[in-house]
Amino acid sequence: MKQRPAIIGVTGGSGSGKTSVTNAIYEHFKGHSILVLEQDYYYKDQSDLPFEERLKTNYDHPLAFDNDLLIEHIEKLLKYEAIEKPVYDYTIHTRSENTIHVEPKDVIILEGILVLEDERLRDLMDIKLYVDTDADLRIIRRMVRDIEDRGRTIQSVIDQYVNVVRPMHNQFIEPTKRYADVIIPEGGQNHVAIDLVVTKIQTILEQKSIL
Ligand SMILES: Nc1ncnc2c1ncn2[C@@H]1O[C@H](COP(=O)(O)OP(=O)(O)O)[C@@H](O)[C@H]1O
Ligand SMILES: O=c1ccn([C@@H]2O[C@H](COP(=O)(O)O)[C@@H](O)[C@H]2O)c(=O)[nH]1
Repeated sequence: MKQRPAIIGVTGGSGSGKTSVTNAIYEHFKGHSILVLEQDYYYKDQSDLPFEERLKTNYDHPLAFDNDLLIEHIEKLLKYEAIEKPVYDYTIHTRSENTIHVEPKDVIILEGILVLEDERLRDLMDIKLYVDTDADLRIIRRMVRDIEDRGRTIQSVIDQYVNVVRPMHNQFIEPTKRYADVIIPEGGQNHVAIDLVVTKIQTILEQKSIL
């Protein structure tokens, strides 16, 4: 009998390559029933705050996320019910008014900086991955990405990294490595690690009579 969907957790610091690893796994199973849930889309709604106030929010702290809503949505997907996924706009630091209708699938990839920090989320996962990339590469990647895609200046990326991202990474993200089943150095270009993970996911899906 087909069991509940499988949940793959993918975490790591900002700029570590979580999205690249997620995309590589997604590409492998593309013909199958698979979806991606980004924890970033579940940042708390801040539309009631003025833009200047939103700039002061600590986006690397566990309390920045609406994990209650995220868990509510995962529980629906586990029952094969559809959800309305929120959409987050990094340029204005809040949710947009739109949502994305997401149909349930057999495999859910849950990706985000703090998905292993919440025990409730960990307990839902069939496999937990930590993408481990050195801090110098992460800041370089983040610098390029935040300027090109998220409307930031060099100085704002540096200030946010030094004052918030780095200390929060050390306090909250790095310690979750201990919960990972697999640690992937360097992220999406690590084809050996991706192949091993894909093989393991296939086994889990066969055990669940999904594949
Ligand atoms: N192995 C790599 N080599 C070079 N650039 C990379 C590599 N992996 C990711 N990137 C780039 O770094 C940036 C951050 O990667 P991403 O996968 O989005 O990380 P995360 O989701 O962990 O923040 C992206 O612009 C991506 O294209
Ligand atoms: O409004 C926001 C929301 C988030 N951030 C930063 O984003 C990263 C997480 O995204 P990754 O794709 O994992 O890099 C987090 O470190 C926050 O600092 C933001 O700047 N503004």
